[in-house]
Amino acid sequence: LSTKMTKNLKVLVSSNDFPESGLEVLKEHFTVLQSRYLHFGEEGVRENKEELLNLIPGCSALLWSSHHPISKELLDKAGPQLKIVSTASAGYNHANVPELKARGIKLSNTPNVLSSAVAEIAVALILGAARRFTENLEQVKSGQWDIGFTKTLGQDIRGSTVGIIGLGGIGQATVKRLSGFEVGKFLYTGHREKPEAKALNAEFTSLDNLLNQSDFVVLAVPLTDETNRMINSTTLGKMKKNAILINVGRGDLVDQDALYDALKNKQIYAAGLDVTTPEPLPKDNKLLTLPNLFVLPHIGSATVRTRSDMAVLAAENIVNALTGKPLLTPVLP
Ligand SMILES: O=C(O)C(=O)CO
Repeated sequence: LSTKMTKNLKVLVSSNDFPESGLEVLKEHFTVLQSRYLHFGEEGVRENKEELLNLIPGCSALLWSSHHPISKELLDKAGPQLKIVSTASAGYNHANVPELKARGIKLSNTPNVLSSAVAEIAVALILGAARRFTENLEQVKSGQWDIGFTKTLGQDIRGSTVGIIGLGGIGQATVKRLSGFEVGKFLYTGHREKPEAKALNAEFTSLDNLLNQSDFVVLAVPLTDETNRMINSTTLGKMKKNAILINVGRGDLVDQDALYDALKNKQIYAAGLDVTTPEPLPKDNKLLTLPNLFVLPHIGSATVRTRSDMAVLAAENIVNALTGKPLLTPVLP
């Protein structure tokens, strides 16, 4: 299809803060509408579902730039010309796959381009949890530094066993980044052995073995029915007393009540989370009372370059879908 023929196709971008690089790709081919569904202004984040519902009728593509669920109501409003939903994220648990599938709407995501940035945050969480940043930052804020020789001591990465649950793009990038830290052994688990593991010196094992042996357990799997709350009182009970749990996947991979108990009772040493349920985590959530929990507000992919790369890839998937080419990163091709 020539640009002339595609210009009358409408593409809806779900927020008003989408990177210019992605918008440019879309504007070259299509008429771009931007919802302020997630409206970022001086007053902070505002949701405006009405605006999204008002703008979607007649659109051929929807570019989704948040982790909010895509409702059946929105798809109903769109009309039968909606060909593709392109989510600017690697995870697509929010995208209502069964509904899209039933309606024959394509779905794409943005894997790979964010693996490095998310892996950097996995390393940051490992350091933050192992070296007790929550307590230590509190000391800086209060001016009451604990200067004892053996007081607020942390855990070493050097010589440790690091277990990666899900050796996909993010898991592999995490291992690569940690390889300068003199890790003793890398373990990983998942559905099957990964050919990439050999070069990374990572050993395939069962989930139980990984939990039994690892000093650091890193969650880097997508959220599915199978992985929902895979970290719970039973699996936490299999972890070492000095173990540190890291989550860069989705909050629902972890039963947070069970995690609270395990951290409170010092059944495990610490945890570092970039993802929680819900998000934002309310500031009075009991998890935030724990000194041995280090939390970040879902910033895994939040760098200038990575968000731009995600925006361009999400836009290019739409261009392909609406010009009869295969999706670059299909979930539903
Ligand atoms: O891409 C994702 O799925 C993330 O959570 C990071 O933004």
